[in-house]
Amino acid sequence: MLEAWTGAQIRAAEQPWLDAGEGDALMRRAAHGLAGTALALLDSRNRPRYGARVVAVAGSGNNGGDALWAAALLARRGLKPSAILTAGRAHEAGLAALRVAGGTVVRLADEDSSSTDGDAAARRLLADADLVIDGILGTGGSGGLREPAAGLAAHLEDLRRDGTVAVLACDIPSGVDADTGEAEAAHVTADATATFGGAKSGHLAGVGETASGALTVVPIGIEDALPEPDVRRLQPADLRALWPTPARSAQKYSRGVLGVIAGSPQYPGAALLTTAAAAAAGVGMVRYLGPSSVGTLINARTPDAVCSEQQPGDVHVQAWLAGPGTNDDDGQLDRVRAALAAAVADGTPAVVDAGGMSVLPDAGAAHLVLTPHAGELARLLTDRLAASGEQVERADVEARPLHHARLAARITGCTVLLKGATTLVAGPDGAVFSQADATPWLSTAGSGDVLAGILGAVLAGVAEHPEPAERLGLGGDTRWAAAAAVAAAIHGRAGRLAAHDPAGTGAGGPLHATAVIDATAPAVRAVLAG
Ligand SMILES: NC(=O)C1=CN([C@@H]2O[C@H](COP(=O)(O)OP(=O)(O)OC[C@H]3O[C@@H](n4cnc5c(N)ncnc54)[C@H](OP(=O)(O)O)[C@@H]3O)[C@@H](O)[C@H]2O)[C@@H](O)CC1
Ligand SMILES: Nc1ncnc2c1ncn2[C@@H]1O[C@H](COP(=O)(O)OP(=O)(O)O)[C@@H](O)[C@H]1O
Ligand SMILES: [K+]
Repeated sequence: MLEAWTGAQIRAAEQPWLDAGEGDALMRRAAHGLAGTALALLDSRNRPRYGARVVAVAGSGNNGGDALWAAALLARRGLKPSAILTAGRAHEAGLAALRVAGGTVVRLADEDSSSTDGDAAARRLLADADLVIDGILGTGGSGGLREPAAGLAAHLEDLRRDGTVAVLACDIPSGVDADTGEAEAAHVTADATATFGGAKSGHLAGVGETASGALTVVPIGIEDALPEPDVRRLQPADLRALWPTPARSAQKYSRGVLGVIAGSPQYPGAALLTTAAAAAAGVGMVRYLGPSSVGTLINARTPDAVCSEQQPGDVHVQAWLAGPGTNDDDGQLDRVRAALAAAVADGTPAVVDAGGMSVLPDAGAAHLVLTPHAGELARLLTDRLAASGEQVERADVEARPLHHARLAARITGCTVLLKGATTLVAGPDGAVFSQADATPWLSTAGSGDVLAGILGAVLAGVAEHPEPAERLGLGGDTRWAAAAAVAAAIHGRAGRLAAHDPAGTGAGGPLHATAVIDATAPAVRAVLAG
């Protein structure tokens, strides 16, 4: 599991070492890890190390200190170091080390300085650089980059996009909030990030995820002092442990029956996709409740689904999937309401997707997993916050995804899976998972229905088997968020297979939602096979 903490949590873990006067030792370890990551980044670009020009861009704090020390260390490996200082002061020992290593130093002009010689010199250094280490701001930064660093970051991004320079962020791309991944204003975008002591929540959410590039966690000795993580990301071994794999004695009911209330004569597609996806994910049985005209279509694609016009109270299921493609005309929304009320009352887990979110019970529960995209979450929050008059727009959710997912979990009392390039899952108990297993090719109509089907299958499979989650320390209500994260990861991986980009390199090509269904079983097999 990749675990991440807030800046304050990391600082608190560092504090005993600082109190013991061992802050320098922590910084040396950070700088060594940063220098090693710099060499690996150059190697990955097939750039020779010897004579490579490395520029440390350093702000006033310890983050700049790390970058200056790392550049000095790299001089010993044959690189040519220099530094651009973005603030009036810089970490003294780091700066001294860089000078001893033969590095040139230029300082950007600030508001108080009329001379722009430093700016021109800085741009010349960047133009000649092979590698830039971004040490402008770390966990001590707040509010995005200010000038003159903001202008330099924009110029650096032009060079990075042209491919002339590789950018390595020290701890967190400067201007990105380490706790939230939000960037209020200008920020650095990196090809890679070396972070110290533990990943930060900001690496795994929002702008921070994209701006961090490839993440390396450098241990500095404080790791045992870290508390429960703020955000978690499941890795293949975790998926393997959490996937509902049948025991030797399994039968279809022990593996879980999923009751699906989806689709309508007007929108049958959602019913076809969700039921087929749940079957592909290996649920014990799919019971579809809805109009017979839709049931007939479902059986043409998924003959194993049991379709009827029964009501939720007539059947016994281990999980519900309620909402996609439903409308009021044919009684489907009444079925959704009844299923959700029963789920809250009897503890049966439920996926609540699309239209289902409009008939959510007032008092939710962690075992109800809502699956909004940013627009749906904005609507849900605006509805729930109507009394206060607060309006939430899609753009607000996109700019602050972690904040809004958490807010929705708190307000609804449900587990909230916020779909996007990175899918965030927030539980009402405060647990958060972030999964980035997907491909942009998944942003196609029907792809969310496939996720709902996979999630329904996972919920049905784990409903009566809490032990695997408990073994990973994800028991109690957190297990519903963990199950949602498992489904998001498998959906993303199936998407990559369907796009012919299994490693998620950004290659591949278009896919169809049905191709994601067909790739679901292979994605599960790949995870189970390790
Ligand atoms: N603790 C340790 O021993 C270890 C720490 N480590 C490293 O230290 C980093 C944290 O260092 P830090 O606390 O010094 O904060 P950091 O982010 O470098 O600078 C903050 C300064 O920047 C300024 N500033 C703030 N916002 C700004 C803005 N928007 N735009 C412009 N300027 C802004 C503000 O100064 P001000 O402007 O208020 O004078 C503030 O003082 C951490 O990420 C890790 O890399 C590792 O070496 C391991 C050991
Ligand atoms: N840029 C992206 N990169 C990766 N995955 C994405 C991206 N955009 C959307 N997705 C994923 O595709 C799915 C789209 O779901 P949704 O918006 O509900 O589509 P629909 O309602 O048409 O089925 C979600 O699982 C989401 O996480
Ligand atoms: K930084």
